[in-house]
Amino acid sequence: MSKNLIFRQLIDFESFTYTYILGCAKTRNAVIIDPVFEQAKRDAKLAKELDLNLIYGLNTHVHADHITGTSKLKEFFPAMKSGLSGKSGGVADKLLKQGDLLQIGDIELEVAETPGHTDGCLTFISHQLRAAFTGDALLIRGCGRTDFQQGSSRALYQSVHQKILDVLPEDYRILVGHNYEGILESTVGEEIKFNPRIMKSEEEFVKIMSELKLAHPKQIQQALPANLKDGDI
Ligand SMILES: N[C@@H](CCC(=O)N[C@@H](CSS)C(=O)NCC(=O)O)C(=O)O
Repeated sequence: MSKNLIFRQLIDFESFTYTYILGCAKTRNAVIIDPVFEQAKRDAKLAKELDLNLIYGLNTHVHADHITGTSKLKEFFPAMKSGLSGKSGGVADKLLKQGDLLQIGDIELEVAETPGHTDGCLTFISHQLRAAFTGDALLIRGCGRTDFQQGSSRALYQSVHQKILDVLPEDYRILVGHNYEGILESTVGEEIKFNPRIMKSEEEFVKIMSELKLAHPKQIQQALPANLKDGDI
């Protein structure tokens, strides 16, 4: 990892959401990705201890299982700008699209649209960290569900292949939105070798996804309306 980068992974044990802080060691500017409302105080304290100024608070998508911490974090970092896909139907300070580049000090974050789990899902790519923040599009040995929020298993299959696994080098880290088994991260190469869903044919993948039959997330009723408003509750 480049020594110009500051990188932290945090977990919310209620929703098993991973939140990431990526900062520029020179300018001290930083971005937080997928913060959780209940953890905003913890995340702000850590950023301040690391002498980081959060200039962006990004959501990979409109989450259904927890309320985002982006609005709450503005109480601690009033100049922070939230970011979300323009295709999500939600509000944010910056509506993002395919190919956008976010500058965070000396760090660049590339925006890739990876719809399928929701139609407004984004993956953020850092070539300096050699990593992709995939949200719930690509999970470790899995992928996001596609049975609500305009989900589409065909779109997800194409997104994950065309924007992540077929185009990024095999050593790139896969930094996901959740893991329910305590695994922290993966790599492109590892997922190509071991992902039991996405490495099947598209037809097999569509069948697997249609047979998942997962219960809806416990917080879905509160989370969706709040997250369409940037977690402003
Ligand atoms: N039990 C959890 C929700 C679990 C869940 O549905 N996870 C989502 C991502 S959050 S919408 C998912 O896509 N899972 C894929 C999978 O294969 O598990 C809760 O009640 O919050």
